[in-house]
Amino acid sequence: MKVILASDHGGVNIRREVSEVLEELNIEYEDIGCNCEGSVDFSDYAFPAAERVASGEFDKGILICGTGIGMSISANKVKGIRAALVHDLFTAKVTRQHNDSNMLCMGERVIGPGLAREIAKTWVQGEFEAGRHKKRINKIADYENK
Ligand SMILES: O=C(CO)[C@H](O)[C@H](O)[C@H](O)COP(=O)(O)O
Repeated sequence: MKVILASDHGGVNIRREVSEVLEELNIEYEDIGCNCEGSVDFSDYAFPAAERVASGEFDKGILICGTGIGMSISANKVKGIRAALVHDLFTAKVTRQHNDSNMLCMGERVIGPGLAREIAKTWVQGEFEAGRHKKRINKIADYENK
């Protein structure tokens, strides 16, 4: 599995925590920044990361900003992306099982590093259950392809 990881200036610390989790799990990843001292715009990181997941270059992506909302709104504009904004462990598990989410978004101003690490671990190891959920995912793809 290959994961792409990005944040704006509001998500740098949790991005570092997540990179440690990926290393502990021996998951290959690329961190595309930001390498920011000042303020950057989340969309400048969300769009390229989402496009590289949508193209198949990466299997999954993890995006962090202050709330996770800007990243998730942006990533979900890219065709083929199912980005989930997650701040609890139940959602982290179910969004992989039911939604086959291919990007995880979190907010560093919302949750602490310990929970963020657990969410990343749960989400990245989660499996899609397919079955009844598959036709729901297909309806999203059909809508995108209209
Ligand atoms: O998009 C966001 C809000 O939904 C992110 O949290 C950004 O990180 C945030 O807007 C950045 O805010 P700042 O005041 O410019 O640091």
